[in-house]
Amino acid sequence: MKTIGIVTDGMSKLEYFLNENIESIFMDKVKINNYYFKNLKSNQLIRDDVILVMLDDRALKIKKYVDDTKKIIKINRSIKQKEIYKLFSLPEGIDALVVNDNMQTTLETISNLYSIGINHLNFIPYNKDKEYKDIRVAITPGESSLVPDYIDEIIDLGHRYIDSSTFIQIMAKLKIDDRDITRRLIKYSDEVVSLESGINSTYKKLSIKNEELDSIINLSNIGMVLISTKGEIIICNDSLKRILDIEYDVVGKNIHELESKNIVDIFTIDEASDEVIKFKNKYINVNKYTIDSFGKNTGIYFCIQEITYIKKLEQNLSKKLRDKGQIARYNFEDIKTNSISLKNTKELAKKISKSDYTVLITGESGTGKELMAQSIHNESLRRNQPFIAINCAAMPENLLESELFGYEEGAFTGALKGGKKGLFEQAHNGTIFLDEIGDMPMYLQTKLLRVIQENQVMRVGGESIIDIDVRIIAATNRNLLSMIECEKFRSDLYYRINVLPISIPPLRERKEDIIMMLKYFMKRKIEISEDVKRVMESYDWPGNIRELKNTAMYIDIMSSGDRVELYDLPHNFINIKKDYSKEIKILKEKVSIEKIIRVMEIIKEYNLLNKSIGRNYIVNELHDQGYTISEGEVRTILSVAKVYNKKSNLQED
Ligand SMILES: Nc1ncnc2c1ncn2[C@@H]1O[C@H](COP(=O)(O)OP(=O)(O)OP(=O)(O)O)[C@@H](O)[C@H]1O
Repeated sequence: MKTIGIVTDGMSKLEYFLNENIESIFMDKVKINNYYFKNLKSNQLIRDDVILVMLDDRALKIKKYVDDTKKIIKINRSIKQKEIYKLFSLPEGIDALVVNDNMQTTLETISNLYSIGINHLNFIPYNKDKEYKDIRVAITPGESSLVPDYIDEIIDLGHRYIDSSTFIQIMAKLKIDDRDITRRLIKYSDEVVSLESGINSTYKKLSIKNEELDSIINLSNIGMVLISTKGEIIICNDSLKRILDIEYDVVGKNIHELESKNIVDIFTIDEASDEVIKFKNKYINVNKYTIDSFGKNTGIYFCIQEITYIKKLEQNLSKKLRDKGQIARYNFEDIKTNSISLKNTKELAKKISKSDYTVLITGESGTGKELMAQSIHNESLRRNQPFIAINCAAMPENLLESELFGYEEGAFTGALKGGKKGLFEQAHNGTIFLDEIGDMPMYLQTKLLRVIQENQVMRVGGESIIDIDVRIIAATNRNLLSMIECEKFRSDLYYRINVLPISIPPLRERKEDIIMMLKYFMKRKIEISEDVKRVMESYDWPGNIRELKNTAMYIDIMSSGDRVELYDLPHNFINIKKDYSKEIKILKEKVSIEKIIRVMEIIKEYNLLNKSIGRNYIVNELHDQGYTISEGEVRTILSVAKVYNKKSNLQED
């Protein structure tokens, strides 16, 4: 244990007072030894860690009795705050006799009073050989018995307490860094007027900051330990102790003194950058950093996390992002295909992923455009950043604008307090997927073009410009070129987004995928009859993979045998016995939609009346309505319509 030696002239009340004063701060953390000048032997050496004396001349006198003069500290004393107030009751400018046991301590007391700011009185040092008849008041620090009788009023300030600056010096010399001692000293410095208020307040501020830092470090779930170059543990937080199952105090210990060899192994590891280490029955992630101060290595810092904790964080984060639709779940491996053309598209997309250019994915609805966009994001360098998807067709125009670009507080009625970040801001450093871009209104297209050109957004109702770094992937099932012709899509935006085009073929153009994917999506792995295969391959698949996925789900529920038969299929497949794709194509190309609708309306009317009609009748009926239609056109329409309406009363004449 560290020791403090107190050297006084002889046994006195003062000696007890100092002992108590020191013990009130250090408690049982130090041992106090008392010495008296008059008893010191000529060859005696005081070896305490700190040696305290009361006066400057005693500091000189003690030199020859100590093994190291650097240990000597002269005690500075000050007055308790509450005693000082007594002095303020004295009128300004009056003479006050200051009485202490000798001239040196008397002058010291006067100097103390001045340095703590008592300067409204005229202090007269007491000399016992003189008489002070005109003086009415005496001030004394606990020596009232020495005040001459003729003085009317005595203000006894009580014994002077050790100044907190002296305690700071003692702590520094003893190399004591103890939270409890610091706390007691801070409280003490509030009671005893400080002579060195500058040092004290800095010390106080630093100590409070230390406390705050300590609390913050201990609140962290990450295990932290700071070790000096000599291997001494300087800081160790509660999480580190919990993670490494340490149940004793390690601060101040050398790492080689630690009880567990496993822990010593971790702290003596050469290098660790996200190193996963098995510790007892758990896995921990270890990172080691060297601390440099002014270019000099001053220690090492370990940051240790439990893998289960990291996993939990990851799960929480991805759940949050998923809830908000901000995560890309799919990769290129999720894009199943046997088709050469889609395989080539996949390869192209993989190459494109690595760049930061804008991508335009075209393809019919349900062909996998979003799947492709997510895969590109997950293959890119932005994979750990947000992936924000928005369907431009699914939102009213003004909402789409504020969703994309955000808004400032008060931008419109109902705007949130503090405004709102737009999706471009949310996607910062990541990717934004603008689905159905063909449905974006023209004025937003203009705004989007500016964002792409300048990499900056301005919130609705805002004036400041926000820099963003976002990769754009756009998708559409529309023919943007013909939209440009009809002035429904800006050509400059088209060329900006069509930097890297990807086109996904519809399912009917990759028949080799149909049965493979049907099996892939079906949960019940059962045989598929040849009839079903034929029907599926001749079907048009307007909803592409999404429709195929739904069909697989339907079959899963409906089929009960060990083979999928025609009657297990949804009703839209059942009537197809023949490949009508040729007719549908002709129908689309040759007959105007208006004529088809007219023909269908006539058929519907006659169906309701339960009457049969022939081609000729339809030609004439339409003629009466002002349309010119040939019998051939009517035949095309009827042959297709029959497929979808088995029960119709159409005559095939
Ligand atoms: N090649 C594929 N392999 C596996 N699943 C696919 C494939 N293509 C699409 N899918 C699945 O089909 C569904 C529709 O895909 P997706 O939403 O990506 O299509 P889309 O073209 O973006 O549709 P829309 O135009 O309607 O927005 C999704 O469930 C997707 O996972």
